[in-house]
Amino acid sequence: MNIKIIVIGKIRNEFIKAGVNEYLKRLLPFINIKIEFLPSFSELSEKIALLKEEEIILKNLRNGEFIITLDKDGEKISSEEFSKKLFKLPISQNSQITFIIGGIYGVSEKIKQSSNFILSLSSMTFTHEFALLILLEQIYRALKIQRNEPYHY
Ligand SMILES: C[S@@+](CC[C@H](N)C(=O)[O-])C[C@H]1O[C@@H](n2cnc3c(N)ncnc32)[C@H](O)[C@@H]1O
Repeated sequence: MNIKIIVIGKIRNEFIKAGVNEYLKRLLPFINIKIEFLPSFSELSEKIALLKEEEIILKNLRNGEFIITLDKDGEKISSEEFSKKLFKLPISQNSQITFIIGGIYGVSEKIKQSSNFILSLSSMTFTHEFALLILLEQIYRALKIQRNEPYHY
């Protein structure tokens, strides 16, 4: 399975970087996973920033990708449901699941409309950095659930 995570903005906190590297290390033997950090335009007005970020996100999407955008107002599902969603998607093994994590203003309506699923991690708002780390932990948890291995307690 190929997973791509598009993130608007950089990771500045060292402890998040360490966590991200730890989960990538755990996942890479099983999943071809990569993170693409795209520029944030947060110094501009919300409207312009969302438009510019939308443009670069769309340039980084490919036909046939199953797109899951993260948004606090999206759908909330359990880790077990998330595991099923990831591993039982009707896509071939070579297909790509692409997650999108927005910048400080979130993502544009067009990006949401272009998504196959909108995933909420909680009703609370996280920074893009925390959202990435929690997502990676949930992908790892989903993998353990799918392999019926002891982690998901
Ligand atoms: C700082 S948040 C954006 C806040 C923005 N005001 C909004 O409401 O969308 C940055 C990104 O982190 C992700 N994120 C933050 N909290 C989330 C949550 N509870 N569930 C899913 N994604 C979340 C989303 O992708 C969001 O675009």
